[in-house]
Amino acid sequence: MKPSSEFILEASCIHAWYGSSHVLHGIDLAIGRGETIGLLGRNGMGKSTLIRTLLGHVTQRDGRITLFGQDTSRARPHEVARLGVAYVPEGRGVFPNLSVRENLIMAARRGRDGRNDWSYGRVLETFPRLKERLSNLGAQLSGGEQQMLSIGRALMTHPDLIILDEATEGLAPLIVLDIWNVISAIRASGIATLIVDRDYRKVLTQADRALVLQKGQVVLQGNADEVAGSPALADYLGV
Ligand SMILES: Nc1ncnc2c1ncn2[C@@H]1O[C@H](COP(=O)(O)OP(=O)(O)OP(=O)(O)O)[C@@H](O)[C@H]1O
Repeated sequence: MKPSSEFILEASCIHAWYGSSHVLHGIDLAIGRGETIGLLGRNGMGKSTLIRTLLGHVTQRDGRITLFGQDTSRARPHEVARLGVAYVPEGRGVFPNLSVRENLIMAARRGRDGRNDWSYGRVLETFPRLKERLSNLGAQLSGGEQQMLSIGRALMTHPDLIILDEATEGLAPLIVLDIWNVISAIRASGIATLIVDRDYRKVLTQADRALVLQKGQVVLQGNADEVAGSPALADYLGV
């Protein structure tokens, strides 16, 4: 286990509810600097709810969350974002009425330590498809391009952690490949990532560690290769 100071996010005993429905039942999760974590589990097991709870979107929650040692257990989403966590939600999250260029420029912000290495130019180099569509509106992009724009916007905020929820969902295979390549590049650049994706094999080849949720509890966790080799994995994922 790493010493506490090396974790950028630490969550312990996280519970969450939607009305009277108790969805998360005491989850512990820690993410180290630059670490890639895979979050796996069948549909409806609580992955998105966990993410949305860490980000402050689910208000009926309990447990302790710290980001960079700061208590964010009750923080609101914009406060969490300001601390250096970027969220690429399922279903994109780009401004449909702004151009690609405006979407990117609007997101630009220095990192916590003044970092400014993901310039507009570097983001466009990473996503050559966006470069060809700078004046197109968000709404005019294909699903894959919107996803790239959403990740590009996240990078422009110089986050320490990017959370990707089903980033490849419903996209054509070639675009999916592009997105995984970008996820590798993000990892190589030292940004921590928390990844939810249906392609569990791919997640486990990209991640350092993985957690598997079932009915709002962690039922399996460890280094990605340990999780990949677990005889229980297929059962938990229903594959
Ligand atoms: N806004 C909501 N209101 C009420 N119940 C919800 C809401 N969102 C999710 N749930 C329920 O909470 C449980 C966990 O859902 P969640 O979306 O976190 O699962 P998931 O593992 O991300 O699955 P999926 O891949 O289907 O999104 C499910 O039973 C779901 O029906």
